[in-house]
Amino acid sequence: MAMAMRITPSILNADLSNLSGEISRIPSADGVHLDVMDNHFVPNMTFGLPVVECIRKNTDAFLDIHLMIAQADRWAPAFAEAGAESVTFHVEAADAPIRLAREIRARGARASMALKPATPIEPYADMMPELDMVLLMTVEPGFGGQKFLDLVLPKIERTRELVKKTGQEIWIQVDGGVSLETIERCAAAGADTFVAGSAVYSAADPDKMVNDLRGKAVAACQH
Ligand SMILES: O=C(CO)[C@@H](O)[C@H](O)COP(=O)(O)O
Repeated sequence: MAMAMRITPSILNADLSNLSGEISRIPSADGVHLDVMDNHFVPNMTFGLPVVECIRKNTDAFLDIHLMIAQADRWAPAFAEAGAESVTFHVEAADAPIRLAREIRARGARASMALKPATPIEPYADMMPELDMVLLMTVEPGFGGQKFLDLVLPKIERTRELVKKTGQEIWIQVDGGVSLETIERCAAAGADTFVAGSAVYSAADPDKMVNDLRGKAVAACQH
């Protein structure tokens, strides 16, 4: 059976003064990726829990929260309580990643762990059964519009192998520089969930771009 390929656009480079409007431009998307940044974990600042709570009230879309914040253990459970379907914390910012993943799941959300480009996956192999998704950054976190880092491709392949060993359906998400030019490489390496920010929101028709990206990923998927 063909594996599902999910496109979850990031609104980082969209019009942040019109979030509901921007989300309504991508009805074909599998979710909306919300980048929460604190100017500590990354050198940029976006929005926090109150904004996500407002978005939750205004849309039924699958909310895919990506926390790029220093105190992940302190904040991640609250985003699950706010009604997000998926909450991703950075392993580099978590004091107790296993406990945190369990706290997120206990609040009804999917638990996900993110890794920066230089962070290896192997030390976290035993954590896989605690997770619903692994997010592999394909740019340095902090800003949209950066160039895709091909050096992450072997890590995507190794993560796919680790996921296979668990026998569980754990999504592998890639984030950063995902476009019509790069998505096939990610899908061929083992990714099944794709964050695309500028590629979607700089397109003349963002929803068509979502479908075009998904089509390329489906065609390239070999796993
Ligand atoms: O988390 C991040 C950046 O830190 C991403 O979600 C970007 O917002 C994706 O934007 P593009 O690279 O697709 O423009």
